[in-house]
Amino acid sequence: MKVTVVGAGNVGATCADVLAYREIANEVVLVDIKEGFAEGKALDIWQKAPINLYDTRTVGVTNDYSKTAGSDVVVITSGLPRKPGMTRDDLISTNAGIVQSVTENIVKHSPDAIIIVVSNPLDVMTYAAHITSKLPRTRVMGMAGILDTARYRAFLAEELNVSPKDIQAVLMGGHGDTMVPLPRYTTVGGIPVTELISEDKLNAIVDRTKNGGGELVKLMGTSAWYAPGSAAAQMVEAIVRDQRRVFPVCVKLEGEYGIDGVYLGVPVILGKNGIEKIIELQLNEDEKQLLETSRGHVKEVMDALDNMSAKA
Ligand SMILES: NC(=O)c1ccc[n+]([C@@H]2O[C@H](COP(=O)([O-])OP(=O)(O)OC[C@H]3O[C@@H](n4cnc5c(N)ncnc54)[C@H](O)[C@@H]3O)[C@@H](O)[C@H]2O)c1
Ligand SMILES: O=C(O)C[C@H](O)C(=O)O
Repeated sequence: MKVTVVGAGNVGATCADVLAYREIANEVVLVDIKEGFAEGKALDIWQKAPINLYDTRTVGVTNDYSKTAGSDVVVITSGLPRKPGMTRDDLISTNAGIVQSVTENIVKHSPDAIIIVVSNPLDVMTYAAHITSKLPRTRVMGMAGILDTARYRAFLAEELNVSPKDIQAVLMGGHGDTMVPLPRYTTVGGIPVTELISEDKLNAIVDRTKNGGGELVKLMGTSAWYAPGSAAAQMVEAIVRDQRRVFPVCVKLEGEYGIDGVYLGVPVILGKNGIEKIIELQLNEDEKQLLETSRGHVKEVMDALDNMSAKA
């Protein structure tokens, strides 16, 4: 299996490293626009192989997409991260152009690839990659839900003083403040979380999760990379190993949840064909309302992208 990761910065290099040391792919190609940057990161990861005992080959290139030819999966992390005081949507004008040009190059050299978008604003960058690629919606998706859920699970594990391994959860909606938490689908070793924690504490954890990306931007001056890079690698693994894992993934909705033509996080089954199935949960009225707010926000940013493209 060959996997390309575009963008050899914090998230891209972390993702490539996880793909390599966990031997999720036989070959990982890292691409960056900065001269020598991807080559250096790939070489560093390869030199770690004798220490950590793996044999995935890592190759770095500066904007040379011929080396990415025949990739099974491509992860797009190229683009600016936000700085303190910015929203993810502030990145749209710079990152849309980057994601669109990268997608054109990917599809030219790997027409059969499955594309995982990571660049922000996530839902709208998934839209940009999907329309540029002209691939079926099952093969162009965005990573955010695994990360948001992981943050929620980590905060819960800390509060309950239990292993994060035993917390199962699902979140929906856009990647941002309007994400839709679903506490009634959260379990701790099979026990509904609502039996183990007060409503106030759970609400505080949900709020912290919604602002989880911003919390890290404030602390570090740039956005997170260990959990995001690992989350993208987990999606790659589900695809290349045909694991049929159930994850929240950003995909174009075509009638599911009563929504048409908007890219939102929903639970899916992820396997060798990409999105194998979208799972439709029976949402209650409150959850439907939250999802509608999230849909409205993502649609506004999609429209802003369309307006920018029309003017260009
Ligand atoms: N979806 C998520 O949950 C999530 C999580 C974390 C970060 N992100 C997003 O991922 C993106 C990357 O974050 P980061 O921390 O790795 O940033 P970074 O600045 O460390 O790395 C980005 C890399 O992209 C490269 N790049 C820029 N234009 C390119 C092009 N045309 N072709 C190839 N490479 C190009 C840059 O040279 C840089 O090395 C940001 O947009 C960030 O907001 C998303
Ligand atoms: O917060 C960001 O800007 C990056 C990413 O979307 C995250 O949630 O960590």
